[in-house]
Amino acid sequence: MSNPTKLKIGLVSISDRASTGVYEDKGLPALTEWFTNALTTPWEMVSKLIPDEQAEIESTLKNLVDEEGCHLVLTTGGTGPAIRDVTPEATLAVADRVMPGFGEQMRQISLAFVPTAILSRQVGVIRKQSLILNLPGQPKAIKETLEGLKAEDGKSLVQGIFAAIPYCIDLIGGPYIETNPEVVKSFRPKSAIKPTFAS
Ligand SMILES: Nc1ncnc2c1ncn2[C@@H]1O[C@H](COP(=O)(O)OP(=O)(O)OP(=O)(O)O)[C@@H](O)[C@H]1O
Ligand SMILES: Nc1nc2c(c(=O)[nH]1)N[C@H]1C(S)=C(S)[C@@H](COP(=O)(O)O)O[C@H]1N2
Repeated sequence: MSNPTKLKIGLVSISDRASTGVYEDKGLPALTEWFTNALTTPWEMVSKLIPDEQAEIESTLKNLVDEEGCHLVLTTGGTGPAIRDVTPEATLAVADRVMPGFGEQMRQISLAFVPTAILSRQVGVIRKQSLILNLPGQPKAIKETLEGLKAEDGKSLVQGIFAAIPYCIDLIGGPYIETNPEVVKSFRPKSAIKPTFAS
């Protein structure tokens, strides 16, 4: 089911103020740093910094999936209840299928960090052969959500969502993704682990 194409990830920072230079964007650097540390599979990225405008978010997501061929797209920002927060609406508007478990688990994970976790309306969807996930705008939320929470000895206390992403990408026909287990341990059923990669 998986294919040998190089993994391509779309990173989208959605912020009125960062996109107009009021403050420096910390979303794209935080996402890039996290993936650089977490992935052992070769990958490339396409990144975009855009304002909280629903039409622009939708066209950016469509471009990343339909033209750029990204296998995975992560957005950061615009998931809350404020009037300008429209990332979930834009993501649902371009979705072929909704993956409710991602939104549910991300909020659950975030509760281990902040009581305001429930204010994020973040969603996960599939468009064509790509998984699109919303992360909150606080730059620290990127690592928290993807990686989860570890004890001082490195033991996982709360499993981050990234554990489930490689297998999801397998199932929608994308490349086989491997991770650095010290950052995040991916999970696949035994039957889905490629023999050359199995330990
Ligand atoms: N791209 C970013 N770079 C740095 N900090 C950010 C970024 N996006 C959000 N933040 C921080 O996280 C907070 C919550 O993010 P949220 O997406 O709700 O932004 P906001 O308050 O709607 O404002 P804006 O869209 O102008 O960033 C922001 O107030 C800001 O402190
Ligand atoms: N992991 C994590 N989740 C989080 C947060 C955070 O700091 N860490 N911030 C919360 C807050 S304060 C808000 S308002 C919502 C929505 O944030 P957004 O509008 O920046 O996307 O995400 C929530 N989820």
